[in-house]
Amino acid sequence: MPRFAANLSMMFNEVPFLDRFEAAAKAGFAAVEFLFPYEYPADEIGKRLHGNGLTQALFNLPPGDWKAGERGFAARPDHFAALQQSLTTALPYAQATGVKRLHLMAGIADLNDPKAVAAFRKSVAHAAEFLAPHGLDVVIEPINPRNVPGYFLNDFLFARDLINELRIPNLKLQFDIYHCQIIHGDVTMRLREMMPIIGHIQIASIPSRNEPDGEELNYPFLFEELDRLGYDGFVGCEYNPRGNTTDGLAWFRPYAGAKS
Ligand SMILES: O=C(O)C(=O)CO
Repeated sequence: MPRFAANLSMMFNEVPFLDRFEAAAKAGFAAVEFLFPYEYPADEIGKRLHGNGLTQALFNLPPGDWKAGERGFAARPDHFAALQQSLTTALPYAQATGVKRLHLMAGIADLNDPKAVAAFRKSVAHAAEFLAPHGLDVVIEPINPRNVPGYFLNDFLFARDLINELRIPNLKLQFDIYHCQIIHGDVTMRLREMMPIIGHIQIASIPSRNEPDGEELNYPFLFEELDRLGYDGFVGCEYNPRGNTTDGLAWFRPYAGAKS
């Protein structure tokens, strides 16, 4: 049975961020993820997480000025110092939560620009090397161009080839089924092919990005497929609830209470 992680950036927005840990635990989640914890002290995040008996599945490295449109530095030539600083900033949060993987965002850059590709390779390798002694994996995630226009990493095949080429043991793929369906389709065959390099999975209905309970994909089939493929990582619920978060959890009821 998949191990679901509530995404606290998108779910349980009925309450302030720090109270979403308790809300997720009460709803039956054993794990959580979120985009960024950096507005809050690391020890407070750790306290809320552990105080509610939760496991931290994932969070993102600092992306730069999110409100100004920055989406990470990894593929941006001349931003290597910012990337190095983002690793140092994230480390206390990783230690406070005990998370085992961090998402390195690529940034707004052109996948056809050789300088951006070179910057991305250098950043990915550096981040993995920096985080390995701390027992942390780095995950990279292709994101569809409708949600984030201009995002560098917009191709699962490019990400797959880079990971296979670099052969860095703690570098993995963050496979968001929502993005994969929008970019490429053929989700099941891509999951089967890429499973050996997948370090984290995320879900949402397509095209709405709401609860994974209908529309374009048959999620019950995909959840069984993840079991058939032996996936034992987390499945992050990175979706926007249609209304009240708890009211929209009918899809999750069969899985609530699964141990992390
Ligand atoms: O936009 C997304 O899908 C993300 O997961 C950002 O981290």
